Amino acid sequence: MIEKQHGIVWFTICRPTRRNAIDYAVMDELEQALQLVECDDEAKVLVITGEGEEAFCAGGDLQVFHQLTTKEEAHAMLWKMGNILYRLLTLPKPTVALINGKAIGGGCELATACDFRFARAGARLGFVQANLAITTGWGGAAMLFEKMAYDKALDLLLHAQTITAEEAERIGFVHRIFADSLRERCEKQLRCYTNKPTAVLRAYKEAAVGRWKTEEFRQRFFAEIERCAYLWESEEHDRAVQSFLAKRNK
Ligand SMILES: CC[C@H](C(=O)O)C(=O)SCCNC(=O)CCNC(=O)[C@H](O)C(C)(C)COP(=O)(O)OP(=O)(O)OC[C@H]1O[C@@H](n2cnc3c(N)ncnc32)[C@H](O)[C@@H]1OP(=O)(O)O
Repeated sequence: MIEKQHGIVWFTICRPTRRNAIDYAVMDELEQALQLVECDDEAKVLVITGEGEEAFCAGGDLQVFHQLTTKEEAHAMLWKMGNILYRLLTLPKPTVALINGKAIGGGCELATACDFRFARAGARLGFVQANLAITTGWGGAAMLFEKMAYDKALDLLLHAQTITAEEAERIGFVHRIFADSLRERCEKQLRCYTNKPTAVLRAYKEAAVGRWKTEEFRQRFFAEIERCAYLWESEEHDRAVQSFLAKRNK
């Protein structure tokens, strides 16, 4: 769902029964939100969040994407979402992930693509892809190594366990923690940005993202997608996803 209010464009993933997992419809709607923010001068900041209090985003929809069995099929999906997250990473307006609940797998990649991460107290976050015998597949690792200390980023990816928002704040992944009233607190926090001319916000973001528009970074970002597509075909990945779905009789 896309809303615009007081200079903020709110993009909400509205799939709470699937813990706001991302399917192709969510990808398409997110692209629409990015287009709106890029083109609308009244749009000063983009906030991405999830519906409900359980989850921000559970990553890729395993029930949908488990149908993708070959490297080529996986690559097409990973490439689509990878391009969307690259566009989010380099958006010429400030962006915020308002982590209203669990952020898992690709949900953490989505949050990493944003400039700032504000989280509900106690929310759990985890780059769990290694437990599925794959790596991040939407550019999440490339972005994490750009935005965090090398050792902290590598540990998050290799460990593949969830941590609390408070732990994530300590290592510099989360910037603010809100106990409750997340949207109100987020909007209040952003007033110091939304009260600035759009042209200034755009100019500073263009200065900030120049480093990620180089061919060198783009090669690193999209090589990750190739590696994930290769691993996707492994039997270990198939077994790990089957195991998750079986527990839910899917
Ligand atoms: C595509 C690649 C991408 C990438 O890395 O590039 C990825 O993100 S790979 C996918 C990584 N995501 C996961 O492995 C998360 C799997 N889900 C979980 O671990 C849990 O569901 C969790 C922690 C998100 C929430 O746990 P909780 O106990 O609160 O809820 P349930 O597990 O009971 O789930 C409730 C309901 O939601 C469905 N669900 C949850 N996650 C997904 C998902 N990723 N895809 C599809 N559906 C999901 C789950 O099946 C339950 O449905 P129900 O019909 O009620 O059984």
